[in-house]
Amino acid sequence: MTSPTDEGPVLVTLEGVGLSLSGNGILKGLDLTIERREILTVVGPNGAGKTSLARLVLGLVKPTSGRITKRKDLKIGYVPQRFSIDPVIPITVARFLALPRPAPAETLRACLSEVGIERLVDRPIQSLSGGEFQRVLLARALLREPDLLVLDEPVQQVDFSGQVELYERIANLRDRHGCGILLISHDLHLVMARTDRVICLNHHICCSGAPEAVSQHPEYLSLFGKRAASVMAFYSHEHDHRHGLAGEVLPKDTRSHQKADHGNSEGEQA
Ligand SMILES: Nc1ncnc2c1ncn2[C@@H]1O[C@H](COP(=O)(O)OP(=O)(O)OP(=O)(O)O)[C@@H](O)[C@H]1O
Repeated sequence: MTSPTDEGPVLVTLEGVGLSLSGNGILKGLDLTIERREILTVVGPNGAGKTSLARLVLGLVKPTSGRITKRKDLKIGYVPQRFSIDPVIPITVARFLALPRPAPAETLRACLSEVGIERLVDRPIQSLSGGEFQRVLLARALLREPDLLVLDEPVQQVDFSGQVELYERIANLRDRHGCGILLISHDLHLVMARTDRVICLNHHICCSGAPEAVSQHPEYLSLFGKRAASVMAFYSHEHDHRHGLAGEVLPKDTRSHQKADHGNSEGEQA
């Protein structure tokens, strides 16, 4: 498995990573790489270990077995699944984004504008809709100028058209900043059309590969049902290019028709 170097595309490598919490096995034998300029989506049912995987990558928990290697000085921006704000203490968007340390005004404006919420800068956080607050969290993650963005179920509380827009925004961020994106989701259809690579997780990697291939994989179908495959077919779109190792745009090839890799399921139950 490729390890991160300062020049190469690999940002994070997991080798044989396992995680137990309070004596319960949560994740087992994970081998994967996260690269810059790619959107890697982790899908899986509730309780599959998706957030635990994000927390491992962030370094918030240590693996019980195996090894995680990160590129030197890797900066990670994180949008958590839940974020509670004290409803009693009023705080504006600008003030919220200045915690724990203020960013230069120019950077703050650029990040707000990038996620389309410049107009909300002086609004109290508590007055924002769920979708607006998600964007504030995304701006907050961007303030760090991250090499890797970790987004844990970023479309919760966002309506259908807002979801389409958010995934488009995420793809644009990848294109503009060249960062890698680790996207956690248990909802499939919109994500599948916007991602480069999918990992289907249920405590171990059931299957992985290009979205079209994963959506036809027997383990994916047994987890999500045949309906998911037909939804995928409806939303999938043709890319007119692909990215090379340095992130450059290359002519389209046949990668999207690759067969999905089989995960290291070692015969354990999904
Ligand atoms: N600190 C902990 N101690 C013990 N078990 C835990 C702990 N944190 C999480 N778990 C368990 O680990 C399993 C995986 O949780 P995780 O939040 O990673 O799943 P998930 O795939 O993100 O789920 P969801 O889609 O519901 O958000 C769950 O069964 C959860 O109860």
